[in-house]
Amino acid sequence: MKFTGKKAVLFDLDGTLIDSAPDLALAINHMLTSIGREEISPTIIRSWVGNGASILVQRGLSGQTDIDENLDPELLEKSLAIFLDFYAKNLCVDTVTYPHVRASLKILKAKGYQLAIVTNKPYDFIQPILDGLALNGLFELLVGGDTLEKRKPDPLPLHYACEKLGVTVEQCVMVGDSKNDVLAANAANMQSIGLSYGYNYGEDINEHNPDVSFDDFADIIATLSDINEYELSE
Ligand SMILES: O=C(O)COP(=O)(O)O
Ligand SMILES: [Mg+2]
Repeated sequence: MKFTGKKAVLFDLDGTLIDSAPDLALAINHMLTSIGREEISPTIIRSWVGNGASILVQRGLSGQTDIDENLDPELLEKSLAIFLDFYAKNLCVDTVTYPHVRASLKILKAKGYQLAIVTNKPYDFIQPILDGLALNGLFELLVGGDTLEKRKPDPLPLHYACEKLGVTVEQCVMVGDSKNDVLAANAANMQSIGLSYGYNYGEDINEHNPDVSFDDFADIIATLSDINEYELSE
């Protein structure tokens, strides 16, 4: 399928542009051992990424995707502070971009698309990660999980991005790895592209019916109707 009339592309960050799960797991396990708990397998922690830092920490404390509704607020506050402090100092230790991400983004930008990040990750972490992975200078707008009063799967950050970029919902497409991205796009009446290699709680992104899904980030380029020829440089 081809997307027509698009002017802007909104990208999720974790699990879409970057594989940040190793560093998030490191920070969760640092937090757990600091409060006298056992470490958790990074493979399990990987499946918990997608709802922002506080929910990730709450999942770490409950040891499962479902959070403990009766969690002691003081323990959460302390654990979240330990996590955020450690993660802020270790953002790009083992974090990498997925294949073809940097080259494809450069092509999209060169073709005149406005690019933005709409992540549930705290805002303050976004730019340092982009700098650390040579993804700086590509995005016109960064929206974090704490930029607005609601985050994905709520449509608010997507609508906000359209407004800031000066485009309509129809002129935008949301690209993400998780059901939160597809649900937010659906709620915003925006088309969506799912990527299969990310986290999504270990589930197939196709279960959530994005308009199209790909295994390779570079395939996004050819779905944009006005791009017929391109060459991937890396
Ligand atoms: O920090 C998270 O939980 C996930 O962020 P994402 O929205 O970029 O996937
Ligand atoms: Mg994601």
